[in-house]
Amino acid sequence: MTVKVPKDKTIDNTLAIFKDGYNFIPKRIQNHHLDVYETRVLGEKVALLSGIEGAKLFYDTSRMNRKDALPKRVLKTLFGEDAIQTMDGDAHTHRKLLFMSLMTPDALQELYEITTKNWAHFTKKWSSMKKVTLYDESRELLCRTACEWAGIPLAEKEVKKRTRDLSNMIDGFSAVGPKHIESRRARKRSEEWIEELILQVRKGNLEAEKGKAIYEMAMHKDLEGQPLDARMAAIEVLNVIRPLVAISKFIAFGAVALHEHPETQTRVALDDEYLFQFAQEVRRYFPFVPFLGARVDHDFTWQQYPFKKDQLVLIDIYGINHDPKIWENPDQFNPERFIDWDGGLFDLVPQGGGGYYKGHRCPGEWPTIEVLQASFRYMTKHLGYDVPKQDYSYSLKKMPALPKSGFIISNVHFKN
Ligand code: HEM
Repeated sequence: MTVKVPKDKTIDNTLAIFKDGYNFIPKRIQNHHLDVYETRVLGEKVALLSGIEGAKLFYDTSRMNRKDALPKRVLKTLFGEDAIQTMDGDAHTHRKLLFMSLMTPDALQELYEITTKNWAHFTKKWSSMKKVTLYDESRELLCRTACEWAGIPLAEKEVKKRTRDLSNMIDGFSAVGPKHIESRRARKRSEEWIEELILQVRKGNLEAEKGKAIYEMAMHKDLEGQPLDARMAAIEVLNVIRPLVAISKFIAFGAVALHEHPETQTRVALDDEYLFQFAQEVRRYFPFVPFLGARVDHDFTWQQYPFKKDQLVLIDIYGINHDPKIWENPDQFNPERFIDWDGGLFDLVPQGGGGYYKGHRCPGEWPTIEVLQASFRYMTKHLGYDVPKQDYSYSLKKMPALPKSGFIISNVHFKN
């Protein structure tokens, strides 16, 4: 039986991305029996994919690649040009190994400890403040954490500027006008900052510990045995510290969850398994990355849809995390759903899907979980605070999403 692949009837749907936000793909695809849907964005014919089968196809490197999959405006702000996100094949696998080599059990334990230490410092600071906007403050907390973990010296007077730049790189890629221009400037400043440090490490003027991102990126050799260009090494170091700062969004959302579900607090404070389940549910439930792009490697047909070489394909990240075919009551916040979860590679995809080593799945997934566990444990065990009246709602139309108030807390004190 031939099944007709559903498609948008309108000529172009670029504006619908901004109108529908995180629901751009789910709205189109979830009421159909197939995992593929055709639309047009910026004049291009685009295939939208969703569901576990859609994710499997998207992460099949024999059928999809990343060359020219990301718009220039994203590379010039969020990721940096020619970095790991744009690579394919053996060169990508080799670069990915470099990132994965940073994620040893000892390094992850150290990240947990640095994060906890910084929560204690910040709790002291916040206890003399009338009101604390958790999102803003946790960005600085994580900038300090990220730099220490990566082996990057950070002078006290630099902290605010570096925090702002790392955040602006994340927030400005989808913006237009001055916010976007500032995001490009933030990337340029940040690349220059880290490039100088890479050169210092190579000359032996800056002591760097083996295993730290700054050392490993400075010393890495590509497949031809050549060191990375210093700017490229800097871009890859930024690919470690920038996303660590971005975890502040999950911290702000996690604070919302703790507040709206007070029954979770004691278990997050005391039960290690529940803490992990809570962190996973924060990553699944709250909106962060809406979708990701790849290009078709060669012509093929899948679910009766004729994919054409070089065609743009978008995978429905938010929609898969909320797909009722995968998750029971997906729009309920319920950490216990992870008690029986089998760790599937294509169902929980807030940081991409598939394997870590051969595909583009985020190598920072374990560090993210570590930082979230350290933060939620600290917040429930040691951080006393009130939640004053505020609007912490968020809109699925605004990407990236965030609680409107940034989540304000007051009367901060040590609990024990
Ligand atoms: C807020 C937490 C984070 C989120 C939501 C996130 C999300 C993502 C997503 C969606 C991807 C793309 C997957 C794909 O292209 O298929 C990705 C890739 C990547 N992430 Fe993360 N990430 C986070 C934290 C981190 C951290 C902490 C690090 C480093 C320590 C990191 C480093 C990277 C790198 C290097 C890539 C590129 C991987 C590749 O192309 O092979 N991320 N991340």
